[in-house]
Amino acid sequence: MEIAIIAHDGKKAEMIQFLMDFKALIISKKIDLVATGTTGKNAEKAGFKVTKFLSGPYGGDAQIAARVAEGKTNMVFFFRDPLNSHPHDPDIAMLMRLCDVHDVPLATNPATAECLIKSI
Ligand SMILES: O=C(CO)COP(=O)(O)O
Repeated sequence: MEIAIIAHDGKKAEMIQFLMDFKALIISKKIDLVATGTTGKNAEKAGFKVTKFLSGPYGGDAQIAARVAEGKTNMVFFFRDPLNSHPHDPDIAMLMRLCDVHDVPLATNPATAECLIKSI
């Protein structure tokens, strides 16, 4: 099972805390993590093995959107910062749209991600 993790800057600390909270489950269920560049670097620093793509503003969201469309990514945890706008908002909308098109579970906050990861 492949899970994509993506967090805007204001939400990166919450993403790392979430990963730490569920580290045992991530390891025991052999979950493959993929991530946008900077989120992935942060997760690596916290001790996780992650396949990193480009940073979000440089196309990372679009790369993960492609994996969703190709059926490679099974779940997306995207902790968005709702209080800021982003230059790559079109890519973000595309990723979310493709999750809906392909019926891929998408969590945009830690509470929803917790429900999803506990369902694995
Ligand atoms: O911008 C992002 C998601 O839209 C996240 O990208 P980074 O993980 O590279 O910061």
